[in-house]
Amino acid sequence: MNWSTKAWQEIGPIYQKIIEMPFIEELMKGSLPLEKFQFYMVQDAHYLDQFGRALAIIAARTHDLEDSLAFIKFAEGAVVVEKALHESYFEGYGLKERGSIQPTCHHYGHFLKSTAALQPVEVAIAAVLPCFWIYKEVGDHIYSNQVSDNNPYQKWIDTYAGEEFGLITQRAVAISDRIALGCTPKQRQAMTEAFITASRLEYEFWHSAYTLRRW
Ligand SMILES: Cc1ncc(C[n+]2csc(CCO)c2C)c(N)n1
Repeated sequence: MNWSTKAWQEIGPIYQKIIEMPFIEELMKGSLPLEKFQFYMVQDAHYLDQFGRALAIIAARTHDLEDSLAFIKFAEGAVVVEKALHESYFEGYGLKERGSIQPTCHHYGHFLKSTAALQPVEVAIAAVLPCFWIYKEVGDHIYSNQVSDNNPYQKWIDTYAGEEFGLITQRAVAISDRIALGCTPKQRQAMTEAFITASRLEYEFWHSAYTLRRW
């Protein structure tokens, strides 16, 4: 079994908890209170800033030039999504200013940046993988279980259920598996632990938006 299949099995219960959480269920039905979505969007803008930087650090640290190029493109993607958030989503969802970073986003962003800078590069790659993979799965889940054709959050759903995002995710999974093949069992275990931690933080990120968790 390849590394990613096993890692995904490990986070099975976390993924299940994510798709059952009120934030996701209400986003899917279109009934999520705007205030919670706005909180999420503001925090996500901060998140993408930090995520883009973590990806750029990984791009500088990979051993293979092709992998470096892939991570440069992922980093560009994160920054482009952030710009789109500011330019169109913010306007569309009634947000005027950026607002300050709150504890869960702060913790997740700093976990990614410190892992990218200080841990072995294979661990750093495993730590950013749930950001792609969980969003792809959640995007597809919401898209195929939609009940309303008049969902105010449709634009968000379309971003992550789209084919292009699927291809990016496949690329990130394939790179992780190839790198894991060249690792020792101990190194692979460290990759899995980082993958699990980031998956927990993906859950916490949505939970913090639902509960409007502030400093
Ligand atoms: C908390 C949080 N986690 C993951 C994503 C998903 N995401 C946004 S940009 C990007 C990479 C583009 O190359 C990915 C995977 C998000 N938006 N917010």
